[in-house]
Amino acid sequence: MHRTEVPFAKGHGAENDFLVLPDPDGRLDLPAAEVVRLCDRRAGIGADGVLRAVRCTATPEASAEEAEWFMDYRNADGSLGAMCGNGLRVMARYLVDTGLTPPGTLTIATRAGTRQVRVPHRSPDFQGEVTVGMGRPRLPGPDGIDVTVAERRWPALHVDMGNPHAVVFVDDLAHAGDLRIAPIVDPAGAYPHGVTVEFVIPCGPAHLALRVYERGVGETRACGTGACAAVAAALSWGRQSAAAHYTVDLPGGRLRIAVLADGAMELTGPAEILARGTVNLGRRAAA
Ligand SMILES: N[C@@H](CCC[C@H](N)C(=O)O)C(=O)O
Repeated sequence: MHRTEVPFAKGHGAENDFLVLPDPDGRLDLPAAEVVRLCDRRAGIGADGVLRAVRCTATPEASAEEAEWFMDYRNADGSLGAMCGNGLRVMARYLVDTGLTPPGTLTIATRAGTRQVRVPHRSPDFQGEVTVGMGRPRLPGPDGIDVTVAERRWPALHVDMGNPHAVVFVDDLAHAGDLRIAPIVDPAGAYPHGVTVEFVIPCGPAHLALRVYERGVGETRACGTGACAAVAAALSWGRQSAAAHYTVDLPGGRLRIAVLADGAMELTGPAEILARGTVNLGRRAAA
């Protein structure tokens, strides 16, 4: 394989961190092993995942009629992801900061469909917050799901946010343990492709806190789809009353969720680009 230096950016949304690889023409070869190497926090640059930003015209995975850009999201273990709320916010921030797209509302295609992202015009009071339309949570799913960590076991609610979540309510976030290994999800066959698990406590009216163990990554400091799944589960299980706005605190920061009249959710929070540079990657010869 031919090694080539390519540009990258490092960014995060509430400390859910990503490498952005701009690939407008869809030329990068990104095998799983390469993603694992890049995301390694000692032997690589380090990140929860990679966001390959590719124009829809240059990928068979998206339609150029629906969006200009496609988010090719990869988890740190090299697996493909369909949706990533924080990743979308970081990728949009990158596209605007680099002038690849103007500020305002942009549509980005994902494997779970298109999403609208709002990146405000720069102004003295603009704090770097970016909002993404997350769509409506879907709750019907596998029933009778349980999550176990050490000697504790909780019933879980399945929530689909374009990716699968199993949400449990705990008395204390410390009960999730150190989360160095994946929680056990039963029955074993319920999620053949894995699942992200949220451990949630209600903190007050319209206010939750959570820790998350992400499929393909491990414990992360924040998860946008996970925060929305937690609100959906809290509403479904009567752990929160209906409200237009919710606050969700995660180890890496605070995310805000607006619930629209049709049940669709909007996720808002910080999205930062911290560094840019070049990195060596394997590259496919141009067609
Ligand atoms: N951190 C993300 C979710 C990333 C994808 C997840 N690991 C999966 O495999 O589904 C978010 O902010 O939503």
